[in-house]
Amino acid sequence: MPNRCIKEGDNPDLTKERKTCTFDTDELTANLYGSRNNMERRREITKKISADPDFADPIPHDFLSREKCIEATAKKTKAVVQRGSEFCDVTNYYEMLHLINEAIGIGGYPLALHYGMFLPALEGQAEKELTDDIIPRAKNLEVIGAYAQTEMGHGTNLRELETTATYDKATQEFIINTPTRSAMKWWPGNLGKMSNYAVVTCQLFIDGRKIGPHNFLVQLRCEKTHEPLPGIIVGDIGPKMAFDTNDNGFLALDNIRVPRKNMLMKHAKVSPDGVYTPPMHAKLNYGTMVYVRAHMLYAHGQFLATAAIVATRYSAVRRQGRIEHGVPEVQILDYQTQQHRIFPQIARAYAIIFTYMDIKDQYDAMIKGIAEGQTDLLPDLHAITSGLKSVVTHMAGLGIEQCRMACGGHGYSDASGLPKLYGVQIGGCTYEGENMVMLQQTARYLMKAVASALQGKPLSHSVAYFGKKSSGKSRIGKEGGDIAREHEAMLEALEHAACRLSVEASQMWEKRGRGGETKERAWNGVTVEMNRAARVHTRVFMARSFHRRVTSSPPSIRPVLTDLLSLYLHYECVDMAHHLLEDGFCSGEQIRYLKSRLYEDLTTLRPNAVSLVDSFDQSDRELNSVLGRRDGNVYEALYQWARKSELNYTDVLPAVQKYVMPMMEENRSKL
Ligand SMILES: CCCCCCCCCC/C=C\CCCCCCC/C=C/C(=O)SCCNC(=O)CCNC(=O)[C@H](O)C(C)(C)COP(=O)(O)OP(=O)(O)OC[C@H]1O[C@@H](n2cnc3c(N)ncnc32)[C@H](O)[C@@H]1OP(=O)(O)O
Ligand SMILES: Cc1cc2nc3c(=O)[nH]c(=O)nc-3n(C[C@H](O)[C@H](O)[C@H](O)COP(=O)(O)OP(=O)(O)OC[C@H]3O[C@@H](n4cnc5c(N)ncnc54)[C@H](O)[C@@H]3O)c2cc1C
Repeated sequence: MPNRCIKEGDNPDLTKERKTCTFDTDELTANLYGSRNNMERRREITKKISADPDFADPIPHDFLSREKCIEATAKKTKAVVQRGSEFCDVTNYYEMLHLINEAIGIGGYPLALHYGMFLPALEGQAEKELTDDIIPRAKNLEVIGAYAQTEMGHGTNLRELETTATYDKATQEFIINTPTRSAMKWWPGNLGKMSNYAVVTCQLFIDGRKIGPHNFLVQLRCEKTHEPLPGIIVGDIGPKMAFDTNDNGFLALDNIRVPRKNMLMKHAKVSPDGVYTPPMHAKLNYGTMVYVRAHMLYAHGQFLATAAIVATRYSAVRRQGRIEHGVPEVQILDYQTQQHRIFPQIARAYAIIFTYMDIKDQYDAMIKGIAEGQTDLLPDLHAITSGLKSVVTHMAGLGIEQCRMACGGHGYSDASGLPKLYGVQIGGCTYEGENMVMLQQTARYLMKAVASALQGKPLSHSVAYFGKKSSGKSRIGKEGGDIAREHEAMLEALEHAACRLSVEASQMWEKRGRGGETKERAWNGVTVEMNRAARVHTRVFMARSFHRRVTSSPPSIRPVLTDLLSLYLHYECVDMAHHLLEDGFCSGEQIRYLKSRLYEDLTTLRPNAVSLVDSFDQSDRELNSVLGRRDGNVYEALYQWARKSELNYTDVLPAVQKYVMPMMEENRSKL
């Protein structure tokens, strides 16, 4: 069967791997990206960008200062904006995402938050009077915006944000103010240096009454000079773990007046005479966060895929040690521990991307509903995206780290691309709601589902399985080798565990309440258990999504995807074995059976491992990794990469001349 990546001159070990492929890699790629046409379009974009001098990097960013990196990124961003249509359909979200990955990379660029949050916030929350004016100009990039919500003192607890927007009936304006140091906006991406506008989240005050957080459009800089406007202090918050090319910023506003229409009033409204009308759902103002949490899944699935590609290809190229005496050194991919480290990451990357496809469909349905005045899909989607955001970012972070360590010493070098990738990706555990906090949102929803299930009330999509009757004992290992029934048995076991953990967490909560604690204090006493239930529930959702996509995939790729699903489910069940054992639903013997099946899966997948990662179809530009390059010619490339280090511009460094040589000379003369 063809692996379409084989080319002459490639590392022979990689070619050998590609020749053992049992499926058509292009078919899997097309399935992953929606169609053959989408796959071809991605490749055309890659080809054009790779050949274009505007996007060439003579010196890798690894060797540049932050300012130089920002300059290079701004230059490329301008080229993307001015010449985007030469490369892709600029109205197509996925083509644009791919273009940006190819042309600019993942570390941030001047328009990241403009497109990622500023425009979505305006489109989702602003009223016609405001959108008619600002959206055409924002789309035309006459202005650039950020989403300024988090403050130095508060990010998670939006209810206590300190920035105020006080309505002045006399002038029909809002007065926006930063009352304390901790009220300064702190962290918003592209706020520091690039944006001249921002959607700013403020506590709305009318007639001295605090109404709660609402969003306002505020101009920050002069459109001609880009200087901050009077009363506005804005800047960059300094170096951070990653996102070097994003100017995450600070902002203080000193009694800035904006017209009434600058409040984003599609859902909540303030009339000219100061009458407040609440939105049809209390949290519609938080809609931009739901949007980003849903779409983050795709990016984080791709981040994990990148790491899996690098680790798998490198492990096929790297030979070290022997499994048996008297035979040549083996490819490190032949070690069972290496397979156990990497293959689950491949499976999880597929699982995350497939889950995203389901969520995207649900998100679109919810938006359609809201446009028709219905918000009934929002609570379920908010609950599951909160869980997915947390589980996926954590899972991807752990997975990238495993892949990095699987590359040994070279994984620690920036040449691998993995330290930077980890730095960028792991930010997702924090932004868009810290993971522990967002899991509690899911848990809250589970508690309601437990109550509904006990009362026999209808259950919504993500928790529908709470209504199933449990068989009491797992069928794992008792299905006589019928793979479809085996999969169903594992899914049933995971659902059983998620349901049980939710019920137990609910009982613990209730018990503390009966012991005299307030509901809220009692909640804090059981949040570890609550979050555990939320995590397992979310992992069930992912397993179901993956299963659905595999069972409905085209027959040509179903066998390899079924193998991958087997590995995924066995790995998930072994990883959560304690939950399956705790109430005796599974026996120790069944867990031992799952482990032995998992080890068989590693062997089954071994011949297809490289082809499965090739099917992610990430180009060398996107991978940005000497270790993961498609041709596998790693060692020469590693040396050429290191030669570019600025420490190698001269053979004797000024620092050595100035301090180290005189020191050695002094020591010699002392003898
Ligand atoms: C050059 C060309 C470019 C081309 C274009 C390319 C396109 C690129 C697009 C890319 C797309 C995406 C990627 C974007 C990249 C973005 C990078 C991200 C940068 C980071 C940004 C940020 O971090 S912004 C700040 C985020 N902040 C947070 O997330 C704060 C977290 N806190 C909260 O959300 C809330 O405070 C919290 C939910 C924790 C609690 O809120 P609270 O008001 O206290 O409410 P509760 O009492 O807990 O709950 C009350 C009820 O409300 C329900 N609820 C809460 N939130 C929501 C919600 N969002 N939606 C619906 N319902 C909600 C809750 O469940 C309770 O319900 P109940 O029924 O009463 O139980
Ligand atoms: C790379 C990056 C980009 C960002 N971009 C933006 C942006 O564009 N716009 C923007 O507005 N913001 C942005 N942010 C800010 C980000 O949204 C917040 O940092 C995030 O929401 C977490 O809030 P916090 O910093 O207040 O953390 P905190 O809430 O202070 O969290 C600290 C600790 O307290 C715990 N904790 C807090 N509350 C609870 C609770 N109720 N229960 C249990 N534990 C709790 C947390 O779990 C965590 O362990 C960005 C942040 C980063 C890192």
